[in-house]
Amino acid sequence: MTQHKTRHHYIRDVLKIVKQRNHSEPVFIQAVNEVLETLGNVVEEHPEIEEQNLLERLCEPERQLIFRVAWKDDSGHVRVNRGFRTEFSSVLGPYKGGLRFHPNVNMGVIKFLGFEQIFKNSLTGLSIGGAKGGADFDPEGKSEDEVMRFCQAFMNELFRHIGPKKDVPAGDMGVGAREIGYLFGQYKKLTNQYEMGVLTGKGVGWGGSLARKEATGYGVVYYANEMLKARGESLKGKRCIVSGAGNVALYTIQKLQQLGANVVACSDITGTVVQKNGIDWEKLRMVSEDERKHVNYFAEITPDSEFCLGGKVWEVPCDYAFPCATQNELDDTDAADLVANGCKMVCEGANMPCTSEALDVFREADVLIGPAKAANAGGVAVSALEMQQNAGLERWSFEEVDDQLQTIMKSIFETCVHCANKYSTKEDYIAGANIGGFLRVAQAMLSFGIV
Ligand SMILES: NC(=O)C1=CN([C@@H]2O[C@H](COP(=O)(O)OP(=O)(O)OC[C@H]3O[C@@H](n4cnc5c(N)ncnc54)[C@H](OP(=O)(O)O)[C@@H]3O)[C@@H](O)[C@H]2O)C=CC1
Ligand SMILES: O=C(O)CCC(=O)C(=O)O
Repeated sequence: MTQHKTRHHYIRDVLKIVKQRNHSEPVFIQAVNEVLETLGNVVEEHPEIEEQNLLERLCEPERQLIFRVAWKDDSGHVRVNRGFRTEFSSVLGPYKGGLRFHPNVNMGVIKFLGFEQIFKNSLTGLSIGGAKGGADFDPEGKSEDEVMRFCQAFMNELFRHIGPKKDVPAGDMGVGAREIGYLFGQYKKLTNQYEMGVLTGKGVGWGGSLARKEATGYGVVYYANEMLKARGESLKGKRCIVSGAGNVALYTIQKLQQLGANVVACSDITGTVVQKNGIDWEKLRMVSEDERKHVNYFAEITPDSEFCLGGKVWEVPCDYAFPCATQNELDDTDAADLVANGCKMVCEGANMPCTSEALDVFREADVLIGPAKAANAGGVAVSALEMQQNAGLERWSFEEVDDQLQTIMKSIFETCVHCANKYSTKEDYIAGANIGGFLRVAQAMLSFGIV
């Protein structure tokens, strides 16, 4: 079958409704558009999708929470932030998805992330629904005590809505094991229960899974490796660039290096650092994870590196690029730079890092694209393995979890290949991921009736 983009009248009608209903949420509309425009042939083949109005139902969250988070800063001032949780779809399992603490968080951002999470979680083949949450709290420059007090205040409301069989949050930008610790501590205090499975991404000493911290980044590289293998190519000796220097970026860089690639640059909000013979990973980990500092500091203490203040990593020549920072961080101009410099593959670690226009540039230039919903699903997959370990009071070894992660990423890739070939075109893994994720959710929705 040939690709069938936005031609179907039903898809056009649903998109129109979504745009009207969510007109002040451009990133949510972008995310919905990118999924729906790939579903034409599926909608054609399955008239029951339109008959049961599955698409409009899927684009409306099951439940959305907005709440006040009031807390005291170190100087005694009372601060107010806005907290969010979008419980998007629970047809495949309890709501599951991370919490993001970042100043640009708003309902539209949380909805786009929650929407993507439905398809991503479905692709893992595990029993997890889709959700996302967070707050417009900026952790930058906050003291340890302020972060703790904010997490406690956030949980004072969230605890009513979550539970191991209901909704299981985890980390995302600005939320790592430290924040999950404070959130879990407050949940335990409020409920007087040690419900290990209520949050994932916990510390490994108190119910967390080994390899969860590494899982998203490692999964990105496992997925990229599968795409390359299918083209008879490999990572060995290839120049790679990675945006970001946080959790996903760090473990993407580590796995790329383990598989023989030369990672020459990474970045954060301060700018881009280039180290031609390969980023000193252990030093970067120390700067980012232990010291919570930025790449400008990494450059300061790394004599053979160059730092470009405010510079974009996409200007650095590479074979393969890994956007691992944030949404819409790579636009059509960046894409054109990458293509001009010979980049042959872009594999998305962040959620929706490429603008729609950037994706068009890559398609035009036959650049392989590893879509976020598939490529970064390793994190949530290992979160689900953490839930399994918690439920069985078990603790699996690092190797056991990593083996399962590799198996899951391979199976996600196979789903993408199958669905791309059947409903779109060879190597259109964006369509493959959307369709593979959608079909499982659609089947469950049809089974459950109109609820
Ligand atoms: N953590 C997880 O398990 C998963 C995360 N993701 C996605 O991966 C992405 C990164 O998440 P994660 O690594 O956890 O978050 P972190 O907060 O650990 O790291 C984010 C990194 O991106 C950088 N960054 C943020 N905004 C920009 C920008 N505009 N330009 C350049 N750099 C920027 C940050 O820099 P600075 O510190 O200077 O602000 C930081 O280095 C997000 O899109 C997230 O949704 C997807 C799946 C799972
Ligand atoms: O581990 C999780 O539950 C969620 C991870 C996440 O936020 C994501 O996949 O974007």
